Amino acid sequence: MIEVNSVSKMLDDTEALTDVSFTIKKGSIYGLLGSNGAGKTTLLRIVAGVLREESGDIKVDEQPVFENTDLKERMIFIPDTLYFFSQYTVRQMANFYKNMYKSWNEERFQKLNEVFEIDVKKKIHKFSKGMQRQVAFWISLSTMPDILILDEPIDGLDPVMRKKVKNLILQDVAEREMTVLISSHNLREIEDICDHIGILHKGKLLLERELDDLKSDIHKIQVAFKDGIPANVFENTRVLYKEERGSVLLCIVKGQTEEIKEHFAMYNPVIFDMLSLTLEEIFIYEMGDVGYAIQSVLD
Ligand SMILES: Nc1ncnc2c1ncn2[C@@H]1O[C@H](COP(=O)(O)OP(=O)(O)OP(=O)(O)O)[C@@H](O)[C@H]1O
Repeated sequence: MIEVNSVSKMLDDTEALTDVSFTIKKGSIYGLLGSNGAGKTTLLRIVAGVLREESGDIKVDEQPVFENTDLKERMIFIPDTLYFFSQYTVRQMANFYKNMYKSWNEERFQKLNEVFEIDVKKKIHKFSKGMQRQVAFWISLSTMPDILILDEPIDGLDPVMRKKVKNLILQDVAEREMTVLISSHNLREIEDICDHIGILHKGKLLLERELDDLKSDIHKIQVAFKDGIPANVFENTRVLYKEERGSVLLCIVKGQTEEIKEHFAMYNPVIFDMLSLTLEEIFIYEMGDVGYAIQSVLD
């Protein structure tokens, strides 16, 4: 379990993080979203123990992370800018990690060569950016980490490789309860693998929710009535948005499905449809509800 408690961090004169708190349960995948400069990399570096928090604390399995070598052996951080020793081949780099990580799994490394069809005898710096990222995943997953921290990891991978890498991550989460913290500025990119999402904006965590909670709690409704919209139709409902399109009323309502259905049924609608929202739409309305325009926060 990763616990981030009231973490703040100044970088020069910028308050990169302000009082950020959240918890990531073992075996879950937490997606950290935010625009450029929101503080994602800073937070990930602190969680990975590369950078030290100024106030607050970060604990992994109840231990502080900074300069904790035992913990670091169980963690892998793939930064947005990759670093490899310049003259190393894939095999040499793998050997370096093999010596560093007791949990290195050579059999897995060999097997993953079927996924990452890359020549281990070639020098990494001669590969394309996307191929270098594949090498980073290949080596990282071969260390069998308990905790995987990924800073905008998918960028630069082609769609087929993205799917393969996501599947590998999901497999490790399912089989050995690996915990994942993944940052992105693109909700669509990570929504299919995360079970929890947090939005960071100008160093503050604006909102964080479990995806299942989010999806079950907010609905898009199209409704029409024979004699126009009843005056009190929204009484005792939590409406985040409403719009009249001719005789049809389109609204976004928070609450449990059955309760909402029962509520509108009282007004005998001639049309009543409950539609599902995309995750991006959910965030737009949720963020609007807490006073933020999502367009300025996400892509
Ligand atoms: N080395 C540094 N020195 C001074 N300020 C920094 C440094 N690194 C980052 N910052 C500042 O801290 C803030 C947060 O930066 P950070 O890199 O964490 O954002 P980010 O969410 O990862 O952004 P991006 O999506 O663009 O990568 C920004 O205002 C940035 O200018």
